[in-house]
Amino acid sequence: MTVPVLPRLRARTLETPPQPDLFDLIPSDVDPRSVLSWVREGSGLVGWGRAASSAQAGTSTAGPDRFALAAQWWRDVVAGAEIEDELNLPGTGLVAFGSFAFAPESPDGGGLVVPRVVAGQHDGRAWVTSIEAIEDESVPSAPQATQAPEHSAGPTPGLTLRDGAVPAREWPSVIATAIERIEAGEVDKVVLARDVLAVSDRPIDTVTLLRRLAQRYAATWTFAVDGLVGATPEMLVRLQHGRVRSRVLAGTVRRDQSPAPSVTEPHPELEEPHTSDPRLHLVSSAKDLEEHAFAVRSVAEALTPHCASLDVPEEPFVLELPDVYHLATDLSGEAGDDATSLDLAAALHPSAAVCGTPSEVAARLISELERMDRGRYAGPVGWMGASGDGDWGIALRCGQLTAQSHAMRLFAGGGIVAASDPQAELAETEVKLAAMRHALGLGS
Ligand SMILES: C=C(O[C@H]1C=CC=C(C(=O)O)[C@@H]1O)C(=O)O
Repeated sequence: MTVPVLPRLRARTLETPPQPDLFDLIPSDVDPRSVLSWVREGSGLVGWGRAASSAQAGTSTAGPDRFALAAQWWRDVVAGAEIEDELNLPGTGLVAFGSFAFAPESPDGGGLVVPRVVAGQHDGRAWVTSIEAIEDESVPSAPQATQAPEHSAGPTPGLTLRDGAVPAREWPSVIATAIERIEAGEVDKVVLARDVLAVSDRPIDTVTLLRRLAQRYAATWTFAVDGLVGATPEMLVRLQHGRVRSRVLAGTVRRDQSPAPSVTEPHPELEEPHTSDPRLHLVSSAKDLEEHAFAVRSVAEALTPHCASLDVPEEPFVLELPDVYHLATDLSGEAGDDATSLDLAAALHPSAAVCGTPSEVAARLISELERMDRGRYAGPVGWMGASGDGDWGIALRCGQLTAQSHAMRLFAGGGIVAASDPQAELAETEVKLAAMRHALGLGS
């Protein structure tokens, strides 16, 4: 293994006036793959450029140690850094964004990226952080509020969609095989995903994708790291000032135009499944509740050793997104050790929301049946600060830009249990692909 050269970094954070739109600050001439984002409802962080990266040339980031190597690299970088931070808020000072491959054997191991410039805002405060190597005399200029970069609007020109590893028409038979394997007792639950290729005759603009995602999917975390761009509704773990939070999703139904019921919380008293409203169908669907319970259990079991206390609600609630409803459970607790947010994400990955139960058998079935490398889809994506606090979501509803940014692999999957229906699972992947289709200007 090549030992990466450790950069010595200087980070300087200054308060700025709040921005109507953080994406307005990203210069139009930056490489689309270097754009970084973690934004929800107008708050969060964007970044661009590279001050340092844990995945330096010649260093393999793949393997089961990919999280531990990145975590150690970050501890060393922080120990050698000079940080000037007058705000001392989550997301100020030295910050790294990161994303990690779903599978240890993926050559796309992932890692941490420290941008040259980070702009953030939260609770009415806004800031810009400039980060440079200490040997480097050039100081990156702070972005101006009046900057108006020209990121193209409208559909991505000349865009066509092509089959991925498994064409849509073959997906139901893949699901049928998974159901047979579940019925044979091999696994209880497995999450299977497929990919679709979007090919363009011009580079795909990351900022345009982010704007569209943030506008339509405001309640999700709109992310970009190393060309992985998406809008995830699932928070794997947030660590902030000793508080640990996780939002677990599993169990999905397509949204329709029915009038809203007066109550969307679970109805234990319901005796018959309600078909008139998808939300009521979801909270009374034994199949979805089982799928959800596996996911909650896997997260609770992984967090428990790191928490002094952990609250696990007994019933899920319904999370409403523009295209789908999900069963959701928010866990919260007090940190019980000195694990960083990245250490917690590593302990939680892969949860049964993206892998299955039992995890190792499900992971083997995934690589056998999907016939593709997931890359960083379904892996942890997010950011962390110098203290180790940060946010890590699960990279869902996303696409991966190829090296020249002329194509993007889009991904969508779903949890399979014994009661799953192959055609319904195909429909579920189609509706989950709607977010990235919308981002690419293809309608949803
Ligand atoms: C695997 C995906 O979704 C997961 C998260 C929420 C709901 C899921 C489900 O209902 O199957 C999946 O577990 C995906 O969006 O690609």
